Amino acid sequence: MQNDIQSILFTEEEIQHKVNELGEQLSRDFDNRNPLVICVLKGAFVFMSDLVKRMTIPLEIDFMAVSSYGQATRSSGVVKIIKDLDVPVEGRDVLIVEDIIDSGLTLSYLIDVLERRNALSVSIVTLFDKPAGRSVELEPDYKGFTLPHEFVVGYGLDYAEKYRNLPYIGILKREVYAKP
Ligand SMILES: O=P(O)(O)OC[C@H]1O[C@H](OP(=O)(O)OP(=O)(O)O)[C@H](O)[C@@H]1O
Ligand code: HPA
Ligand SMILES: [Mg+2]
Repeated sequence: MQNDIQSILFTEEEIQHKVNELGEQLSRDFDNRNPLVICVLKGAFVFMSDLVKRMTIPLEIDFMAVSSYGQATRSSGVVKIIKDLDVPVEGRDVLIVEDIIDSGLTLSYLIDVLERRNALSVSIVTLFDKPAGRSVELEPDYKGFTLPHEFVVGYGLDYAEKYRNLPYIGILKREVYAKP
């Protein structure tokens, strides 16, 4: 698995340090709001589990599964809800936890869905941001790291469902996904 990685962008230690900082900031900003913290499956599951452990305030969690990449390195442009939330968001302060914002299509779709369900507020925290990939305008409220315009894997992020269990994030070698 490691042999398929061209270079490591952020190490396990760097990621943990950043997650701690984000957890502290979110704990301050969401104090007394009992936020509904939503994990966008599958990619965000690693970040979500590390982040909520660093949040020291009362909160609730829920999960939503969406997918638009499938076996590709470019978004299909069609965001599919595979699993919806279990609880209503009406009147709730919602915090969406994402692993990466690339084209922005997944989140712009989700924000629209949650606003139409009358959430009181919708905030976004993403660990990784790839602004050069955007096809719609979208800025996260909180972010960890900015990434170059490369396809990356690890710390929850996959290529064709592989590499999610790498503890760091790295650039995937092109030969792994480029057709000869
Ligand atoms: O900004 P975008 O271009 O929409 O890309 C970001 C989304 O793409 C990935 O999910 P994916 O559809 O691959 O599903 P997965 O989380 O199950 O891997 C990632 O986890 C984000 O949710
Ligand atoms: N890697 C893995 N999944 C992704 C990426 C990426 O660079 N961008 C959007 N989904
Ligand atoms: Mg994916």
